[in-house]
Amino acid sequence: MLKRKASVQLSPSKLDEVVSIPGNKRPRLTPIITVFERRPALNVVDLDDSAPSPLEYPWMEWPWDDDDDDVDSLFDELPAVRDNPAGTVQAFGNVEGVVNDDDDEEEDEVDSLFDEPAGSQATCPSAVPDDAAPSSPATIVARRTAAPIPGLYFDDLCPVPEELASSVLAQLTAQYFSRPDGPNQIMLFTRPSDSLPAPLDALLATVSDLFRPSLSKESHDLLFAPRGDGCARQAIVNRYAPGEGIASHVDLLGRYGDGIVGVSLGAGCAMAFAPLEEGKGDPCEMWLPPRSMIALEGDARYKWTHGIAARSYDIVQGENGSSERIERGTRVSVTFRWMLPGAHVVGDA
Ligand SMILES: O=C(O)CCC(=O)C(=O)O
Ligand SMILES: [Fe+2]
Repeated sequence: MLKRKASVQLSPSKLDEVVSIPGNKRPRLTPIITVFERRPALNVVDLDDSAPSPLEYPWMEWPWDDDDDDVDSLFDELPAVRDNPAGTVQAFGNVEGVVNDDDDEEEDEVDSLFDEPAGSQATCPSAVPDDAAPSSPATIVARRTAAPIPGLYFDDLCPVPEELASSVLAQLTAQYFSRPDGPNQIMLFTRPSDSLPAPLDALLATVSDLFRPSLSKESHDLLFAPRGDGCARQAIVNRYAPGEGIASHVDLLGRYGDGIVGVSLGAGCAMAFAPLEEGKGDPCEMWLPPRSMIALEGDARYKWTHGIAARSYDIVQGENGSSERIERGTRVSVTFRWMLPGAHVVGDA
């Protein structure tokens, strides 16, 4: 049974059910599905010293039982963050979380990925303020072709076939986003030998085929070939209502490997890219049309941030040097990543 929990400290608002966590006891293994409210500051890292600033990780201090020294979560990356009193959280508003809270579950069994210590205060950011008015006017004209970033691949010429795209979108929407006040981010974790849920596997297989002609074998293997090194697949499904975005970030370094693939379902949007190091490239926005695919490896994955401005429209390159305004619709993105070897295991094996 789901019920509202008053507060969650320093966590993403941990919403909705957590399905099929194999074992609530050590060793904590891979949770299959977790459901979140997307935070505005997600996974941004400073590559210079490989240490995230607490400002950029307001939610990294996952609310473990403080006595539990060996705690690890799929959301931890660098222990340094824990030592840092991530007081940054006060910068954000309150979001109430809903967690799986079966009546027969002991509240004090703080041994799963998803328990909070008692008495924690809820402060966690939401992707967009509740009064989500269209914000951040578009000042950049989004390009329609791949930005010149090493390791960024973009293909809108051979989009995912309409039928597959709408079928996957319909299934994801029905399964994860049916409640208007529900979560907007779903994380799916697998074990190395497992596959993702069928619709996502089908989508990934198609995207792999579509990308094949335009990628070197090396890149294609990095992005798509099953890995013999015990790496597990992970997928994030993000739903963006018009006006919503995701803060610019680099996907977690300590949890995910190289080779990230994204697909836009439903509406398109402009994705913003910026080099982590000033002067190492020009920030830009790139229009990701419905059913288009994008892939990031190397520099694009590690040395550039990506994000989506929270606004209700994008300005996009048109014909002959003109530009056009495209209103945002509801977009669902699917992002496929590799977990680093062993990163799917949480806690002591
Ligand atoms: O929605 C997208 O396309 C990007 C999502 C993303 O960057 C992430 O979840 O890490
Ligand atoms: Fe990302």
